[in-house]
Amino acid sequence: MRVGMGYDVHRLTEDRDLILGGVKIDWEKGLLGHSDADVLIHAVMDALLGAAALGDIGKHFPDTDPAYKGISSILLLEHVTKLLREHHYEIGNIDATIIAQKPKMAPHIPQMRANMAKAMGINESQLNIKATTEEKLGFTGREEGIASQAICLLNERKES
Ligand SMILES: Nc1ccn([C@@H]2O[C@H](COP(=O)(O)O)[C@@H](O)[C@H]2O)c(=O)n1
Ligand SMILES: C[C@@]1(CO)OP(=O)(O)OP(=O)(O)OC[C@H]1O
Repeated sequence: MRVGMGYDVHRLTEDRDLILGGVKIDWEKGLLGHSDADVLIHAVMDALLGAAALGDIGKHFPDTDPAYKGISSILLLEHVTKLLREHHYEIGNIDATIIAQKPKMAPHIPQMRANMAKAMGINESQLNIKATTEEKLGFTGREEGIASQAICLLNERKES
C-alpha cells in the first residue's frame, strides 16, 4: 500500500469558467490556469502521482506546452490513471477537500464524484469529495482563489 498527497491553488478571475471535478459551475468568476484550472482534479492527480513516486502534474503536463492550453483536466486525469495501470498500481481510495469561501460546492459534489470516478475507472465509493470555507480568512476567504487538498492510497496489483 502506498500513500500520496496533493495540494493546488488557482487564482479566481473574471472572464474564466469555474470548472471543478469536471463540472462547470455557474459563478461570477473562474479559475486562471494554462489548462481549465480544475484545482480539485489537479490536487487528486498530484496525490496519485505522489503515491506512485511518479513526480507531479507539472512534470507530466508542462504549462509551457501548447498541447495543454485550455485542456480539460478530466483528460489529464484519464492519462494519469493509464500511467498508474502501466506501473501496476490500482487506486484504493481518495479523499479530497475543496477550500473555497464561495460558491457553495455541496450541490455539485455528486456530479464531480461521478465525473472523476468515471475518468479513473473506479467506484464512486472509492472517492470522497468535500468542501470547506476558511471562515473568510486568507486568500480563499477573500475569494482571491480556490485551493484543494487530496490524499490517496494505491495498491500494488498482484500479477496473476
Ligand atoms: N464552498 C463551500 C464551503 C462549504 N460547503 C459546505 O458547508 C459546510 C460548512 O462549511 P464551513 O467552512 O463553515 O465549515 C461544509 O462542511 C460543506 O458541506 C460547501 O458546500 N461549499
Ligand atoms: C495543469 C497544467 C497543464 O499544463 O496547467 P495549469 O492549469 O496552469 O495548472 P497547474 O496546477 O499550475 O499545473 C501545471 C500544469 O500541469
